[in-house]
Amino acid sequence: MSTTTHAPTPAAVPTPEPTDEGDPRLAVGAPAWLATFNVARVVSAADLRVALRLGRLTGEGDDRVLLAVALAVRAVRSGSVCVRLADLDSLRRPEDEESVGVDTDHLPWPPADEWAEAVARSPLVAAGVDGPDDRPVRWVGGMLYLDRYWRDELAVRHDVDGRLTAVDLPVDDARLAAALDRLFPAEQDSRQRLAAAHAAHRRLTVLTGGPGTGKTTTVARLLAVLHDAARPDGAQGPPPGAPRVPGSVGAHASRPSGLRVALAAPTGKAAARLQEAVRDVVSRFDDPTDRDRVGAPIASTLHRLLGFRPGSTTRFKHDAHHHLPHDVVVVDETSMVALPLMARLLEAMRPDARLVLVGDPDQLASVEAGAVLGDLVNRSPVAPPPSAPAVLAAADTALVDAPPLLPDEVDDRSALSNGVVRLRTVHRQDQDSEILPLAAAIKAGRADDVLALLRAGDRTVQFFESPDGEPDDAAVAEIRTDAVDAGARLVAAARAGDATGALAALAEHRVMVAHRRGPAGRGRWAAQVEAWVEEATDRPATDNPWVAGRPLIVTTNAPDVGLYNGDTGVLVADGDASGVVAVFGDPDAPVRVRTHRLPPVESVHAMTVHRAQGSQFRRVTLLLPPETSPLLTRELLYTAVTRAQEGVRVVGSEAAVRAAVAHPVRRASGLREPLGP
Ligand SMILES: Nc1ncnc2c1ncn2[C@@H]1O[C@H](COP(=O)(O)OP(=O)(O)OP(=O)(O)O)[C@@H](O)[C@H]1O
Repeated sequence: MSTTTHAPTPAAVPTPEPTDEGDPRLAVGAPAWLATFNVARVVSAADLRVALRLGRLTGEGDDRVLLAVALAVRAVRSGSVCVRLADLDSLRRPEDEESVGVDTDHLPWPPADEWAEAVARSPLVAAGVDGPDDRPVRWVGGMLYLDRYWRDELAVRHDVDGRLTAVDLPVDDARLAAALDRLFPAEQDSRQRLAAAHAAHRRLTVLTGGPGTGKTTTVARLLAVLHDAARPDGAQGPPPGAPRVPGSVGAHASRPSGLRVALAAPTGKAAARLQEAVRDVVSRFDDPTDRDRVGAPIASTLHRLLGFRPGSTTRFKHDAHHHLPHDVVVVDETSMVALPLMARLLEAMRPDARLVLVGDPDQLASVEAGAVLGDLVNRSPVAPPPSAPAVLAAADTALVDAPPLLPDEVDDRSALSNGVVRLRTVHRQDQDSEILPLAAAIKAGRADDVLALLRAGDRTVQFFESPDGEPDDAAVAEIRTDAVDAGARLVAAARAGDATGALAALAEHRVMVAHRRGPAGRGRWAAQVEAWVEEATDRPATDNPWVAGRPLIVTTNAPDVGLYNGDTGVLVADGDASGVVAVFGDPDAPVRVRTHRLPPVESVHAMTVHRAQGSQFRRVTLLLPPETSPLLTRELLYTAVTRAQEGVRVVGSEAAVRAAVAHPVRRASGLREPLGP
């Protein structure tokens, strides 16, 4: 489109070097002014193509508007829900490693006011909350959204606000008081008790905390409280032979209390961990009645809970018209739930059902758009504080003297108005481990402390410092020892057909990286680990991918076989000499899948930190990218470090560590603030 009168003339535009006309990253035929932003890698060719097409369809000829639309497309690609046009800093930030160092300051950015005005009156754009419904892009409060994400954000906002402002749910007060006393008896349980009291009365509880703060323990105890004190009226339990509801607790749709509970997590791995951990806590309850009430919960992926139907026009069986039957839905690892999936979950829930979102907002968010958990935790208060006496009493005990720990944190009382209960005390016993203090220092942005803890180099935390990020011989030798130890155990168990042993070995050690490609990327390290393990286990070179001992990661959702993107497993020997079967999930209850039924899989000798979310490994090796990498963020470092149960080894430069700690992810969305004009 070159009919515009709003763009500077091409001659006035400084053209960044180099421009290779055969480069597929460059948009062919884009107007010169817009192409400048593509050459500088501010927007990709694909972003521009979408914007130009929408411009043609709606008759929009202003290049400034088309640039804004291309930026909204880019925003979603990089995890934001929308783009703030006034936030030039983030617009200028390089998107990938190849864009690092490109001068974006001298690009012909439109003046902010004129740009906003042009966007607001464009035929392509619906301006304001009440703007027309049929435009592909929406402009609200200085933010530009692709319409689909606008709708999802609005839906989440309405559903969450509705839950936060609704009247209290009926509870048997005497039973609640007794159950809270029984299940949360100690002073140090006070925040956990508050979470349970809140979940009994309110329709949305957001339970957050770092590793080891007792989130899973609280979920298990909270379920016991709800089964006791929040039974549906007159419920006597399901009739004999009642059908089982997927994702529900126990072997039936509901427990004897009549309360139908679903446990879910975004990935199969996280669901398996949740199920195992909750059952473990329940088995240790003092009171056998509490144990019976909660039973042996089954956790499923969120996709399975909602009835994911690939390829159908209505993607989920449960939606606004076909609500989930459950009275309580608990979602773990909520930091990994992207905005669209959160919108689907909320719309699928009965308005009077309780939703408990559990997670650590300091972890990396989903690769898809949105950081819903972080937004919900840090919202300005939208509702008055809860008024139920049990919640007030629990809050008075739990929230004394608790100023915000971080500069931009909402205080605990305001957070409670938004349904948020933060667990702050680490209960995990391992006093000698430096992993949790390291995680705390990363989270608080204290780079000097992070480096001091890394350099102190105890049994649990190691730092192989290398100015260029390349591990030296000593580091390589150590990584090799861990990789070969775990790999050899994995292969031996797999060749012996021992699914439990193979899955346990899979969680022994993991190499983690930030990038998929490049010298510090997954490709290089996966090949390296594979070669080490092959050599150590005398595996004959073969092109056959179906060999016992190959660790796998699923790369798409396959609900028909119960596997989901990100699930990890391993091929183990089965039957005759050449037969293998894939095993996934909990080592103590492996799920077996024949290879011909497997969805697309890759080998998983090394993985990106993003992929590792929701999993834990006994030992973790993290290879940091160069300090200029745009993927090097505080959340990446925090997530990698907190995946380790017993030991973490970090390889990289001081500058890379500092860059990570200094850069919390900033994902644009409107959810934190009141709805703009
Ligand atoms: N109130 C409590 N009093 C004493 N110990 C507790 C309490 N809550 C939890 N713990 C103990 O702390 C440890 C960590 O608890 P839990 O696994 O529930 O934490 P988490 O937040 O779910 O951790 P992660 O996110 O790392 O899985 C467990 O050993 C648990 O028994």
